[in-house]
Amino acid sequence: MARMEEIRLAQRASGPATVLAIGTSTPPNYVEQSTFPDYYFRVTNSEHKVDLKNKFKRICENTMIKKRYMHLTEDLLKQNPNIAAYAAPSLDARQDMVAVEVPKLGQQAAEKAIAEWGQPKSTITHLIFCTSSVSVDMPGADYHLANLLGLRPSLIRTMLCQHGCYGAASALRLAKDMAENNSAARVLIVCCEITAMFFRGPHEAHLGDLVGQALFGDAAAALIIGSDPVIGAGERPLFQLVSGAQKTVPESEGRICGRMREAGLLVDLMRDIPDLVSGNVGEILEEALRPFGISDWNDIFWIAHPGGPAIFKRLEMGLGLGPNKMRCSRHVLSEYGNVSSPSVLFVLDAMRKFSAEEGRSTTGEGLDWGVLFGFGPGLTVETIVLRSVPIG
Ligand SMILES: CC(=O)CC(=O)SCCNC(=O)CCNC(=O)[C@H](O)C(C)(C)COP(=O)(O)OP(=O)(O)OC[C@H]1O[C@@H](n2cnc3c(N)ncnc32)[C@H](O)[C@@H]1OP(=O)(O)O
Repeated sequence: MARMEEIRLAQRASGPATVLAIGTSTPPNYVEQSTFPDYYFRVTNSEHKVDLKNKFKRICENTMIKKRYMHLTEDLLKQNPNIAAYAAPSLDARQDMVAVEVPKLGQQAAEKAIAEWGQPKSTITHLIFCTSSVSVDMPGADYHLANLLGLRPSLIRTMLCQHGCYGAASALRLAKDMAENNSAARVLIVCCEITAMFFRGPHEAHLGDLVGQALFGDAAAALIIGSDPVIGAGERPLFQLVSGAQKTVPESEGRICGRMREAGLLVDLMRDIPDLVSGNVGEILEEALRPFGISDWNDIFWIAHPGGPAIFKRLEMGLGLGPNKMRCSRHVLSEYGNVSSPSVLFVLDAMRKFSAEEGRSTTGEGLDWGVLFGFGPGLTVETIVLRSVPIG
C-alpha cells in the first residue's frame, strides 16, 4: 500500500507557480476622456447641471486618462433610458447585458492567453473567474466561459465576486496554491469587468459615484498559471509567484463601497482613499518583502493597481519611489482607465512587453524581484511577491 508521504509528494509540483501566458481584451467601443464630460452629460440628459458638469470636467482633466473602453454605447443607452438616470429601476436590463457580455469579453482574453501558451486547452485543469460586474446568476460566468471555450467537463471552476480591484491578486494567490499543490495543474485566470452595471447619470449629492464615472472602464485579462513549465513542449515562464498576502486596512470601513440595488451597482469612493492606501502600504510591503531580504522599494519592479493619479502620487512620495517606478501602471491608466480587477494584469502585460522591447535582461525591467499590489473594498490590500525571468 502506498505511504502517505509518497502520495503527497506525487500529488504536488516541485517548482513555484509561474505565469505562462497573458491575454487582454476590450470592447470595440471607446470614449475619449477629453470629450467625455460633453458626451456623459448629453447622454444622461443632464446638460442643465452646469456647475456639476464643470466639476466633472475638472475631475476628468486630472485623471490622466486618455481613453476608456465601454460596452455601453449611445444606442444601447437610448434603448435602455433608465440606465442613464441617476437611480431608476434598471437592474434587469443591466443584468441581461452583463450576464452575456462578461463571459464573452473574458473569452476573447482567454483565447489570446491560450494562443500564447501554445498548449491544448483540454489540458487546462482549473478556472478562476473574477468579476464584480455581474449580479447573482446561477450557474455563473465561470460556467458560461467554460462552455464558450469548450473546456473539459472535469475542469475545476472557482468564482470570485465582490473583490473589486484587488480580485486579480486574490486570483493569483489562489492559482499559486492550486498549481503548487496539484502536479500538472494548469490554471486559467480570467478577470473581466463591464461598467454597464454601474454607469448612471450624475447627482450632486453623490460625488463619490461621479469620480467613478470619470475613472472606470471595461476590459478583461487572462493568465495561464502552472508549476514546472514543460520547456520542451514550448511552455515559457514569464514571472514566478513567490508569495501572496491579504490585509484589511484598519479603520478603513466604507471607503470603497458598492451596493446592488434596483438601479444597479451604486458606488461610493471616499476622498481619503489615496491617503489610507499610501499610509498603510509601507508596513504591508515590509511584511511581504522582509522575508526575502528586500527593504529598498526602488530595488523591485512595481505592478501597482492604477486606481487614480492621486494614489500614484501619494505612493511615490510616501515610499520615496523613483519617477519611473509606476510607469507601467500610469501607461495602463492612460490607455484604458481604471478597469478594476483586470487592471494589474494589464500592468503585468505592459511590464513584460516594455522590458522585451527595451532590451532589458529580465521581464521585470532588468530587476529580479517585484511586487503586484492591488486594493479594493474593505479597504483590502493584496500583495503578490514576484520574481522575473531572464529574457533571451
Ligand atoms: C474599485 C476598486 O475596488 C478599487 C479602486 O480602484 S477604487 C478607486 C480608487 N481611486 C480613487 O479613489 C481616486 C483617487 N483620486 C484621484 O486620483 C484624484 O483625486 C482625481 C483624479 C479623482 C481628481 O484629481 P485631483 O488632482 O485630486 O483633483 P481635485 O481638484 O482635488 O478634485 C477635483 C474635484 O473633485 C472633487 N473630488 C475628488 N475626489 C473626490 C471624492 N472621492 N469624493 C468627492 N469629491 C471628490 C474635489 O473636491 C474637487 O472638487 P472642486 O473642483 O469643486 O474643488
